[in-house]
Amino acid sequence: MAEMVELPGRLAILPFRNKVLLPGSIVRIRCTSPTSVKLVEQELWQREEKGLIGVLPVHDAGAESSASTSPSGATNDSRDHGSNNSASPTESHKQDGKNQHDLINWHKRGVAARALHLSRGVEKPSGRVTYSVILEGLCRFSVQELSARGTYYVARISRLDLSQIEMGQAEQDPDLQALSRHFKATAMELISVLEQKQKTVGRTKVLLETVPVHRLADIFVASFELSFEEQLSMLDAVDLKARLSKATELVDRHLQSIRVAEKITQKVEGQLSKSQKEFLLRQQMRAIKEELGDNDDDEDDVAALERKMQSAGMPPNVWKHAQRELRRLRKMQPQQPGYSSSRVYLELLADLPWQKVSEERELDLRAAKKRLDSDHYGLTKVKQRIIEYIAVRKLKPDARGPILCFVGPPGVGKTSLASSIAAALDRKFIRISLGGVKDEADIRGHRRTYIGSMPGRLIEGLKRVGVSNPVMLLDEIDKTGSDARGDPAAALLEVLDPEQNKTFNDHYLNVPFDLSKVIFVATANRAQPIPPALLDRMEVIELPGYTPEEKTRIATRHLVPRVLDQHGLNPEYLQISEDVVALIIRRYTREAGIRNLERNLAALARAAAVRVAEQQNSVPLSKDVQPLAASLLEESQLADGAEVEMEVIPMGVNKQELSTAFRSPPIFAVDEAMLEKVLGPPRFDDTEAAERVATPGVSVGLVWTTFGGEVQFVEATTMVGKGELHLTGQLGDVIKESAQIALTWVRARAADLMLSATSGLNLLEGRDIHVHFPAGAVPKDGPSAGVTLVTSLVSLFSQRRVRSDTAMTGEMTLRGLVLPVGGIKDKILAAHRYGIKRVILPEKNVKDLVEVPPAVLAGMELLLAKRVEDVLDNAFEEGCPWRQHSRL
Ligand SMILES: Nc1ncnc2c1ncn2[C@@H]1O[C@H](COP(=O)(O)OP(=O)(O)OP(=O)(O)O)[C@@H](O)[C@H]1O
Repeated sequence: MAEMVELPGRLAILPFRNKVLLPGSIVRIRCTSPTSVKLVEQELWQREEKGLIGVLPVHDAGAESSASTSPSGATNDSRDHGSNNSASPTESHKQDGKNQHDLINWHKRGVAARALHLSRGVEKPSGRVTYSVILEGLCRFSVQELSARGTYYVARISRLDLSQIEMGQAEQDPDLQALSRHFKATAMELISVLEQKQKTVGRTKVLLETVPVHRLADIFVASFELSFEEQLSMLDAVDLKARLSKATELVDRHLQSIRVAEKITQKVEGQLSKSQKEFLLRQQMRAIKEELGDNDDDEDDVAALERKMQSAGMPPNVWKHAQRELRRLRKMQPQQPGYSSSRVYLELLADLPWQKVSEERELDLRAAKKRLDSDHYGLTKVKQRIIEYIAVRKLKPDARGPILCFVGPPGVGKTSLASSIAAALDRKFIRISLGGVKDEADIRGHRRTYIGSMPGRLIEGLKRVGVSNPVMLLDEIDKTGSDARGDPAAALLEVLDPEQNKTFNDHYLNVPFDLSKVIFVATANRAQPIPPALLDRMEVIELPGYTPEEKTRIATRHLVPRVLDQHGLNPEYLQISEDVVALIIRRYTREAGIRNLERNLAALARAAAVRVAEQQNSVPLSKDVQPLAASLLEESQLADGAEVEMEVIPMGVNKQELSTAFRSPPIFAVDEAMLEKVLGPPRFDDTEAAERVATPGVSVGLVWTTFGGEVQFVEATTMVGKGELHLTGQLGDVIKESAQIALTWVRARAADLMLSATSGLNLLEGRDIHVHFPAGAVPKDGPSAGVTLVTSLVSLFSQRRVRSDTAMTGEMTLRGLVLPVGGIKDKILAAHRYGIKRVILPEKNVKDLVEVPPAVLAGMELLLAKRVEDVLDNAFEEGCPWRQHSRL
C-alpha cells in the first residue's frame, strides 16, 4: 500500500483521457503513441530508481480524437505540441499540426503515480516500441504550470494531500471520526454483501482494518464503475470530510444498486433457472447416454414430437396440458414403464385435428343433387330430404341442423347415402361402427390409469380422418346396449347435443375436444331399440326395402358396372343382362336390400375374371382390335396360312355403326346355365309356400325383423302331454306371449269352432302343443305374429290346410281384437319377394298402404280384417271350419 511519498516539484505528465487515477488504485496501461512512449522511456524505463509521473485527467471537447486507448481504458496518448506548448491547466489548449482541431481540457488536479511494473515490447513488422505499465496512484497534486519537455509535458505541481502529522491532527476532529465510522459501516455492509458472492472480499476486509480511512475512501471508490464526472469529483475532494461523505454516498449507492440487481436476478432466476436447469440436465443426460453408447434417436424423436405438437394448433389449455406431459416424458427413460403410454398419448394429442378442417367450398345444390342421383337409384323422398338439409347448410352454415338417422334393413344404401352427403358437402367421411357397443368406454375411452387404455371410437375416428369437420356416420346406433359397464347411449346423448359437444370429454384424452363442427349422420335397422332420448335428437328417415324391379334397375345401372370395375373387367368381357339379374334376384336372394345380390354379381365377375385371364395368357389381347381378330380366328377355325376373305364395308356406314359392327361378342355372357354353374342350384323358388303349407298346422305370417319384412312359416303340432305350450326358434319375449295368447284364444273357442269334433283331438283334455318358427335363425320380436299363430293352431286342430298364396299379419289380445301393426310396407314387399299374392292385414293399417310401390300393389290382393275371425275366414282353402256352427 502506498505510503506517504515525497513529491518532486515537477512531474512529467501523462494525460488520461476521460479517466481518473485515484490514489491507492492500480491500473495497467499500454503506451503506443510516440509521445507517451517517449515519456515512459525517459521518465520511467531509463531511470535506475523508481520514477514518479503525474497522471492528469483530460476531457476532450472535440468529439473525435486520435488518441489510442490502452486496454485498461486509460488514455495514453501524449500529443505533439508546438514550441509554445506550455499551457495553463485551465485554458483550453489548441493543438498544432494535424491534431490542431482537437481541443483538450486539462484538469487542474492530478495524481502522482509510480510504476510498479514496466515491460517493453517491439511490434512486428513495424518495429514500433510500446510499453506496458502498471501504475499505482499515490497522492493528489495540483498543477501550477504546464510546460513541454521534448514531445511530452511536465508540470510544476504542489502536493494536495495532508502530510502524516497533519493527518494525525485532522483525525481528532469528532465530525471526521463520525464520518469515518459511518463510511466504514457502509463499506462493511458492502463487503458482507459481496462476501456472499465472491470469496476474495476477505482481503478487502483486511484493508478495512489496516488502511487509514481517507485512503480507504479512494481505494473503494476506485473499484466501482463510476462516471468520469463522479471520478473527477472524488479527485477534487481534497478536504477529508468532503471526501468521506462523497465516498460514503458512492459506496452506499453501489450497495443499493447491488441489492436491486440481486432482487431482479432473484426474480429472473426463478423464471429462468427452471428451463436452464432442464437444458443443463438434458445436456448431461445426452452426454451420459453417449458414454453408455445408448444414444439412440430418442431425443430427436421427442423433439420431432414436440414440433408436431406445436403445429397441431391445440387450444391454449390443451397445449399447457400437453407440455406438462411432454416434460414428464422427457424425464423418463424409454425403458421406463409409462414411457410408451405417455408417448402414445402425446402422439394422439399431436395427431388430433384441433384446428384442421376440410375447406367447405360454396355449396352447389345442383351438383349435390347430381351426385346423389348418380350414386343412388330411386329413393326420391330421401334424396329430396338430403337436398333440403344441404340447402339449409348453404344458407346458414353454422345452423344446428337435425341429425339425420337413416332407418332401414341392411343393404338399402344407408351408409352409401351418408357418404354421398359427405361428397356433396365436400367433406371427409368417417364411419364409426357402434354395433355391439355395450361399454360406455367405447364411446368415451378409458381413463389413462387403466392398462391398455385407449381413446373412444369417436376420438380415434377423428384422429384417423384428420379433420375436425367430417361427416361422421354413427353406424348401427340401434345396436348399442347397456350393461354394468355404463350406458353408451348416455355418452352418445352428449355427443349429439350441440350444447354439450363443444367440450366433449373423452376419458382417455382428458381434455375437452370440440365436436361441434362434425356433421353427424346415424343409421339403424330399427328405430324401436334406440333409447327415446337419443331418438328425440334425430330425424328418422326410413329407407324401405326395394322391390325386385327396383333391384334390377339398381343392379344394371350401379352394381354391375361397379362390380366389373372392381374386378378389372369391362362389358366386353362380361355381360349380365337385365333378365339374368332378375333371375338372380328371384332365385338367389330374398332380402330387402341388395347385399346378397351384389355378392352374387361379384361371384359371377370373379368367374369371368378367371376366364379372361386364361384367355389373355394364350392370346395376347390388347383391347379393341385383338379380341376381334382372336374371335374371328376361333369362330372360322381358319388354319395358319389360310386365305382370309376381305369384307367390304358398305358406303354410308358411319363411325358409330362401324365400331359396333366390329365389336367382339362378350367372352362371358351369363345365361341360366352359367348361373347355376357359378352360383349353384337356385336357393329359392315360388313354390316354397305351397310346399310348406301342404300339411295342416302350418300358416304363413309376415313379420318385421332387423332384416326388413320377412315371411315366416309358423308350424304347430300336438302330442300327448299336460297341456303345455312349447316354443322353439330364436324368439323374443313378445312373441312367446303372443303364442300363449293365441293358444288361450283358440282353447276358449274350441267348442264354437267344433275343433274336437272335426279333428278328433280333444283339446280340453290337455295335450302338449309345440309351435315352431322355422326361420328362427332370424332374431325377431314384435307383436305382429298373433293371428298367424292362431291360424296355425286352428289349422292344426281342424286339420285343414291354409292357402299357400296367402300371408297374414296382425296382433291380437285375449279378447281377439286385432291391433294395428307397423312395417306394413316392408311386409308386403317381403310377400312380393316370396311370390305371395294375397295378404291379410288389420283394417287400421290401410293408411300404410300408400307407401307401397304401386307396381307391387297391382299384383296383390289385400284383405282387410276387423277381427281374428275375419282372418280365419280368408286363410283356409275350404273356408272357415266353424261356418256350420249356429252361434257364429
Ligand atoms: N338406391 C341405390 N342405388 C345404388 N346403389 C345402392 C342403392 N342402395 C344401395 N346401394 C348399394 O348397395 C350397397 C349396400 O349399401 P349400404 O352399405 O349403404 O347399405 P346399408 O343400408 O348401409 O347397410 P347396413 O345396414 O348393413 O350398413 C352399397 O354398395 C350401395 O352403394
